[in-house]
Amino acid sequence: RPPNFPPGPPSLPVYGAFWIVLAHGFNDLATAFRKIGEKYNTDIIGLFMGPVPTVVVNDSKLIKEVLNREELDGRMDIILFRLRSYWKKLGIFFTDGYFWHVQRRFSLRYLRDYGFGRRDNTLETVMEGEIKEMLDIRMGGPKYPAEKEIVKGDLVYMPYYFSVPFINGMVQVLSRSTLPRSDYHALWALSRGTVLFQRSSTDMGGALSLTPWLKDVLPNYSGYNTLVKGNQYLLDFYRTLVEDALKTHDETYDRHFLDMYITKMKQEMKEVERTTYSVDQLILTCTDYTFPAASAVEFVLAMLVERLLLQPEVQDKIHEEIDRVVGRDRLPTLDDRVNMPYLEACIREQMRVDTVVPLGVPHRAMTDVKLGGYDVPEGSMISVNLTMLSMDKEIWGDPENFRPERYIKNGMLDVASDKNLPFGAGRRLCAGETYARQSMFQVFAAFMQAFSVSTADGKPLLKPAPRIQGIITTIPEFWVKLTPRT
Ligand code: HEM
Repeated sequence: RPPNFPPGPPSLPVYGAFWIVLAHGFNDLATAFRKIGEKYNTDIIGLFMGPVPTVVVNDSKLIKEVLNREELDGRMDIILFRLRSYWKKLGIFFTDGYFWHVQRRFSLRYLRDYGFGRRDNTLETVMEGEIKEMLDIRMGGPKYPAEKEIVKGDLVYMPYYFSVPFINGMVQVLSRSTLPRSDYHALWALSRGTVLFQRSSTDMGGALSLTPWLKDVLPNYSGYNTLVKGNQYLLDFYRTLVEDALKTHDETYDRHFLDMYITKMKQEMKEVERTTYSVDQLILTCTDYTFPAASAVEFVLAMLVERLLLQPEVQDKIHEEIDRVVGRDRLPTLDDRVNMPYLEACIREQMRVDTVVPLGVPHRAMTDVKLGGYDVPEGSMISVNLTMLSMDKEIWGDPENFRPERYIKNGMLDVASDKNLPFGAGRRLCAGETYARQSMFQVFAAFMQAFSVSTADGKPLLKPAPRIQGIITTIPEFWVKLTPRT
């Protein structure tokens, strides 16, 4: 161990402490690291994942420090990230340094022009159209074959029932077009693929990243084939869109974000010796922005639906608020957000009780750093255990309870009382936070205005389903009964 490295479990040959970590919580690394922290009586754990020095931070204050320190803004270069991007370091999520800085800044700057990360009438209207289709799939029944897998009589399939508005919203932001209802099957396939990827991987890359040769020896058993398959839907989808945009590109007129990127790329290729812009990077940028829109947000809502089955009084309060603020004659809009603190608080509370990204996305120390009094060498992987923040007794008092009222003061949403950081913080802050918060509100408010939810078998739900931990927290898919509200 390097001198003054944080305390933690010893290393075994090849895998370092990897198997020891799994022994503390198989398939739930955040819990495993909580237990390890308790065992070694430390808020900051040092261990080796294979040969890589790794630090896991279990303390709320230190978590904020890690997220806000620029020297810790790097990303790891592991097989899990490369296998999704043509074996190169591409995209936004898993790149760092100058490349990441330029590409993140360009994408956020120009996606804004198409409504991303702000209020935008066009995007809200498109979302509203998608939400109406979503409601109609239940109200009117299936129109196309793929819809039969999403709705059966009065039952709908979670989380995929929610997927299309989120994904089509992102397709709109990127390409100023959406897939029509007759093509929704492609979006569901894309969402299922993304969920497959999310569930088959852990933040730290798992055994596959520590011993990459497993992909050649045990491609199925190591999970390699599943990961490649899960990612392929998104890559293929965007390669087709981007190639289409390239064929019809006209430098004098930008139709959408893809055109803006292509114009910039062509200009840089002429003028700059080593450009960060490329066709593959554009495909990975689109993939990175769609990946969480096709998985994280719909699972937050699906778990919230499960919560309504567990605590029916929450559903009653949501209905009361919607009826009072919006009524039944129009769909809720983002203007209603400020007047619907309870529904907003439910979404916040859901992201807290089931920490969406339990270990964040791992960072990398780009220089030697001092952290919590310990020395962390350059190249170390650093993970923040966000469950320690979202379940911190000192912050929440009763973290185990789902209690949206904790964010409401004098009938208003008190944002300052939400100390949770589901989207991270600092320069690596989730690039889709605003889109996620706005779209989850729009979709869920319209859903709750239209329906009452109850269990598929009519019996009360007594306990939550076991969670599946990958990069994000998910629950097993489930059917739920939707009764139109009269
Ligand atoms: C409930 C929903 C979501 C949660 C909880 C969430 C959370 C996070 C977290 C924790 C990170 C890593 C921060 C870090 O590295 O420290 C992240 C990164 C990111 N998120 Fe989200 N996210 C959500 C939805 C979305 C959506 C809908 C989009 C896109 C539309 C998105 C786009 C991104 C991107 C591009 C990054 C990479 C940022 C970077 O590395 O510079 N996220 N998100």
